[in-house]
Amino acid sequence: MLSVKMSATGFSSTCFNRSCSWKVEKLSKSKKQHEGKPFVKCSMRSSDRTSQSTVRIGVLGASGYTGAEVLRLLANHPQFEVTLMTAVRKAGEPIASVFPHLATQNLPDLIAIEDANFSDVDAVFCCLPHGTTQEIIKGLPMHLKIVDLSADFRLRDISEYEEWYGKPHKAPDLQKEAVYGLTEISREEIKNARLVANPGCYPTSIQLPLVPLIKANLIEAKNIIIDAKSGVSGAGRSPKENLLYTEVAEGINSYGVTRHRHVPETEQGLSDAARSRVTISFTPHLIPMSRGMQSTIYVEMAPGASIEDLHQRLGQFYKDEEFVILLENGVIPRTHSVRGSNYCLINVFPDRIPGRAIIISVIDNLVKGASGQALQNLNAMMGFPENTGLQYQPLFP
Ligand SMILES: NC(=O)C1=CN([C@@H]2O[C@H](COP(=O)(O)OP(=O)(O)OC[C@H]3O[C@@H](n4cnc5c(N)ncnc54)[C@H](OP(=O)(O)O)[C@@H]3O)[C@@H](O)[C@H]2O)C=CC1
Ligand SMILES: CC(=O)N[C@@H](CCC(=O)OP(=O)(O)O)C(=O)O
Repeated sequence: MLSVKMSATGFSSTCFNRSCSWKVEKLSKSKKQHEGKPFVKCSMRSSDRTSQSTVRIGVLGASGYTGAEVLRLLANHPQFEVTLMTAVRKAGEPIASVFPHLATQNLPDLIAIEDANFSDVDAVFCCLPHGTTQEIIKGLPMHLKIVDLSADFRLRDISEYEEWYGKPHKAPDLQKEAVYGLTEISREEIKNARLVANPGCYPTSIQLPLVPLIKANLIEAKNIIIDAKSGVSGAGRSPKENLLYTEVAEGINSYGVTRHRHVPETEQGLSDAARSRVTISFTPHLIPMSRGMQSTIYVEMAPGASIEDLHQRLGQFYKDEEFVILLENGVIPRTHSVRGSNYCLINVFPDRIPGRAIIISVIDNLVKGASGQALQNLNAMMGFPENTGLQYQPLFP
């Protein structure tokens, strides 16, 4: 791995990871393949090789959960090298004292953002709390490519942002250039973007199955009900009373009932797909697991549409996508099957009420729901194969 990273041009004939590929061919998606076997096989094409030099990466908020995931994924990236990492409470500390699991990586110490020199950086991941990114990136040099993992640039309509986040938007000019980064849906815009607003974890798990169905008019744009569950890492690493072990273990906690801020973000994406206003009922739940997310989505099928139509449409839409996998009829997506990976698994089931369907979608909130999708986006923005550094197979059990 190290020899690959050190040579900016000499890695192209090296398969540095057992499952690495420049061109990924999907295997047929039988039930068996989703029970612990790889989803992909390696077949590198010489035309996909690149000889671009090392890209210097800054991770702002590197002492948080999504920052740590970016660092873990980048350990497998042959051309992105982390040269800057910032923190607040943990500023001044080496990564080994904050995240011992990253101790073997050759990383710089965490520093305060005020001490950062951005002229030596090519691209940044902003893994910062909501509201702080707007202020911070206003002052950054224009040459930087930015992927923002917070919600600061996700809502196109500034007044909607202010309504749901309860504070004035601090960078309305930058909002105009931000591209919403749901990779499989907006790939072409993302490739040309300087600033990408990485989607929230719940909106990712909901939009990936619903956008293709809405675009094909296979489901009604009304009466969409979403019951979603998240692991506790979704709430970040900063200590909070409601995240204590005693509050989370052995129970389930609904929150944000009727007013979670992922409602406007999800409705924005679904309305774009429908070219008309779509509304949703959405209730998230915190459940006692460290990572993982499931959205169970109840929809009304369009007149004349069948479950087979929905299944076929999703299969067709995602047939060339590496990270979005439609399971075979009847197979239930499980969070266990995506843990630690960038996959989103989807399936569609007939409701016992005629005309209705139940869709289940699972992701790892920290990977496809945050840092994995962020890396997929930066790869696209920098012209690298989207799967570079993302070829982690799910950790099961
Ligand atoms: N966790 C998840 O599953 C997902 C999170 N997101 C979003 O990604 C962003 C990061 O989330 P996450 O990693 O979970 O959060 P964490 O709370 O785990 O980490 C936050 C990071 O930001 C730093 N920080 C805190 N306050 C400030 C500030 N005022 N200025 C600059 N840096 C600051 C912290 O430093 P220090 O630790 O030193 O105080 C830490 O490095 C958030 O906007 C979150 O909503 C998006 C999708 C999923
Ligand atoms: C469990 C938990 O608290 N989850 C977070 C969502 C985290 C996320 O994906 O999204 P943002 O980037 O929009 O914060 C929440 O519900 O606010």
